[in-house]
Amino acid sequence: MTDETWGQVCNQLQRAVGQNNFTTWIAPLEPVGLTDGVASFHAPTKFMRDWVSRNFAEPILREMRSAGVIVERVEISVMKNTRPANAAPAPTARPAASSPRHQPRTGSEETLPGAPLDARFTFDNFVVGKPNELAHAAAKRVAEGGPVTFNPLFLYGGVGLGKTHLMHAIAHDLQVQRPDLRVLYLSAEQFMYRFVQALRDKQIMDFKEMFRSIDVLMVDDVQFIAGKESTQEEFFHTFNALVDQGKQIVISADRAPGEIKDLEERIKSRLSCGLVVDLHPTDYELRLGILQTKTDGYRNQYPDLQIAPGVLEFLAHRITSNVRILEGALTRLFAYASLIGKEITLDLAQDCLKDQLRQSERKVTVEEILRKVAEHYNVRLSDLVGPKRLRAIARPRQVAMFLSKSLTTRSLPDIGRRFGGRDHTTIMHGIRKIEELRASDTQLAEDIDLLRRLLES
Ligand SMILES: Nc1ncnc2c1ncn2[C@@H]1O[C@H](COP(=O)(O)OP(=O)(O)OP(=O)(O)O)[C@@H](O)[C@H]1O
Repeated sequence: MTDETWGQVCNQLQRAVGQNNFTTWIAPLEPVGLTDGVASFHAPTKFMRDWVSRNFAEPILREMRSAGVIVERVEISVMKNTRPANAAPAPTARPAASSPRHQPRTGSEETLPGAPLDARFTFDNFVVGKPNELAHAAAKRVAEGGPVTFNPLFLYGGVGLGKTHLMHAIAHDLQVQRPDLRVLYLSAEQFMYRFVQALRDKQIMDFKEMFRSIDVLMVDDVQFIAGKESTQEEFFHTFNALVDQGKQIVISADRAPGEIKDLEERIKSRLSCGLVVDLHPTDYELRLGILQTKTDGYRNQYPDLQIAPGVLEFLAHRITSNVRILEGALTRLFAYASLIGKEITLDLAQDCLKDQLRQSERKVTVEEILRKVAEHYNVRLSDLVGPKRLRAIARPRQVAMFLSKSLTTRSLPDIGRRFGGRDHTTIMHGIRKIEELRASDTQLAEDIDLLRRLLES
């Protein structure tokens, strides 16, 4: 069968099975030959072979015959992977079917549900420190593509701490090490968008089939689907179907599953039953490590720029909010210094980063802490500073005392005054109690982390 004939058959098939089905299932097939009435094709994966044989062999046969091909049967086998092991990762997370070698011949990539991957977000570029070592180790394990040991891997943490970076790194590694796997990365928002689009186009079965054929599904920022009932429902079914098939799922969110408001209980519980890992706020050492790595990366771009000792340490010390802001500050500093052709000194850094440095000076107040704690524990602010001794109020009050000490520069007597005129020894007792409990009570530790992040963001 000539390329031209196959082209004609494809045109007919698009009409017969629909654009979506065509792009997803038929375009990735590679015609191998026609011998003794058997038309042979290669499919990129076993799943695809089975699915296409079951659902599309008939239409293919029919359209080939209509195009004048004498054919008795369609045979589909799995093609051997020809991608070299050290091939550079493809720039987008797409099903293996759409890797460059199997570019759909028609149809646009729009119909594929994956989001693009950032080539910079690799494990090599990820700096590991105490706050993220567990998340990094778990992500590495998933990236090996071996047997699924925990499902899902749930990564959570505040803004700009590297969740997306780690998910992209997993996808990059899997593309190289396990190109046979269909790996899909997308945000929860994109999941919803695809779902709504499928509903609107009456292609919900295609949507379901596509998502159920994935080997590794990664959904970023899952908190987005909170409060969106139908999307949650669909997500839940997709999640269950994949877990039942032993497929790996990786989820990220800005907080732990149990903390996501307006997320159905059954989803929370499903999300919690794998490995839940927290990316903690960065510490000084990690920030410095990230700055050093990024500075090394800039050496090629700005070979003549000098950076004076102490500048990176100053930035690591002063810009504590999140890695994205830290990176932005460094980029700005390099660009600025190269424009004016000067060495990066402490003075230059202070001058160029005035705004960022001012922002990082933002002080958290005891009043803000009281407000957030009251909101979080659903108690009245007046009770927090009032005399009630009920545990349901006393514990949040102690948490607020603890946060006031660690996030502000107020003295104990000063904090005491803001807690309804309490004595400084009461404040000290509250802080000690929380320090003690935090080591054994993971829920309390998580509450404190979350509150700290909310207050510092
Ligand atoms: N440990 C790290 N090493 C190197 N770069 C990092 C690290 N952590 C974060 N970054 C960088 O910080 C930026 C923000 O990270 P990322 O987008 O992964 O954050 P996030 O946790 O997904 O945030 P959000 O909640 O806003 O989606 C990225 O450019 C990323 O490369």
